[in-house]
Amino acid sequence: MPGAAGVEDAAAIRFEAVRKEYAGAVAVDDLTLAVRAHELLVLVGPSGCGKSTTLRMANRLVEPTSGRIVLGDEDVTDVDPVALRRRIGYVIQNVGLFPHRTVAQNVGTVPGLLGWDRRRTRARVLELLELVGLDPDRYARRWPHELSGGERQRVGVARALATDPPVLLMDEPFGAVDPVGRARLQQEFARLQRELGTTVMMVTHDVDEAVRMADRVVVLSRGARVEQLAHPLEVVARPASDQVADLVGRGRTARLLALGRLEPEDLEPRHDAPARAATPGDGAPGDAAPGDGAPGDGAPGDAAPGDGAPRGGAVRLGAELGDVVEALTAVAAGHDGARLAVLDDAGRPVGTATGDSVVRALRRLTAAGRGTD
Ligand SMILES: Nc1ncnc2c1ncn2[C@@H]1O[C@H](COP(=O)(O)OP(=O)(O)OP(=O)(O)O)[C@@H](O)[C@H]1O
Repeated sequence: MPGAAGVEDAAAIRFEAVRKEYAGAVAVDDLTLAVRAHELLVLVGPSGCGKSTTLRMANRLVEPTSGRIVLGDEDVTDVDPVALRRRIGYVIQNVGLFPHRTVAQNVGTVPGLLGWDRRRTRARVLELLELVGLDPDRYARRWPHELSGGERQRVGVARALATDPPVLLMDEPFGAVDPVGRARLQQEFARLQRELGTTVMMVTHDVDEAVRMADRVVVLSRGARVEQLAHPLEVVARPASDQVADLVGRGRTARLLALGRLEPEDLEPRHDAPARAATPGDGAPGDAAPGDGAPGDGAPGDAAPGDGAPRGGAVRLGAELGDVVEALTAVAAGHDGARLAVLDDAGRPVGTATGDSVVRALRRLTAAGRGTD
């Protein structure tokens, strides 16, 4: 993951002072934005703020009124639009699968256009269907109308990835999928993207989707004005403007729970650690040492059972805070005294987490002045 310095060098797509007017009305005012190679950048903002227009300028479905868009080191206006669209995958809501082509034929569309032979296309289609979680034996010969909304989106993603494009544009790709299927698709797609290293620019108006999936989020307001461009946690914890605050306002804590992780400094002060942590010498391995973290105002240790081993509950250091809350709830049905053993990657106990640990973590995440970018 690149640091803040040298970001421009790693850009896969750059918008340079881009403006788009439709019949005199400004949709995108003066956008400058660099999408880093291999990142999943999510554009989020209110309806009509220019998200789709921005995306569609990257593959020349819409031509900018002025400014430049650079893909790699090429100005996109120098590239033939058809050739450009074969290099850039594009996924939209409701996908637009060809209704009279089977799933396999849909996925094999671009390889076919590029003149791949049948065996190579067939092998690629099967591989892609597996990749997006559709069993080729069951799905390859089906027609689009025989699929659920989520399955259709998967086929759309497979089709867009057919020639392994370095860049993928996605416009509300999961918008038409029911909430349960949607969450699963989001998760699977984010994993797939990381595996393939595809640079993705994705548009959504769903802040939760943005926060869940993005490496970085760009929050836009009217005219595609960049309100904030940052790590999702940063956007939720420290909105850069009133517009961003309005957008992320509802469900903020839930988002922090999904994003934040349990760190050594969130754990209970050491004297509360379970006695069994003291296996090797005098206890917890170095990285959870008390000196570098716990402020010493933690909960009184009255809930520790005699032998110190928390009954059944354990979480990893670095676990998502939401998972910590879930584990605490499972241990004591939400009871205040619930305690969890915290384990390092090797499974060794490094301390104890309680509800207070989660509160400390949330405070840490929202404390001013701690940049994450
Ligand atoms: N083809 C067009 N002709 C004229 N105006 C357009 C056209 N396409 C978009 N616009 C206008 O440009 C502005 C930005 O539209 P755009 O679709 O980019 O916004 P968006 O942020 O993607 O919105 P939504 O979230 O509702 O899809 C809007 O005011 C819209 O009405």
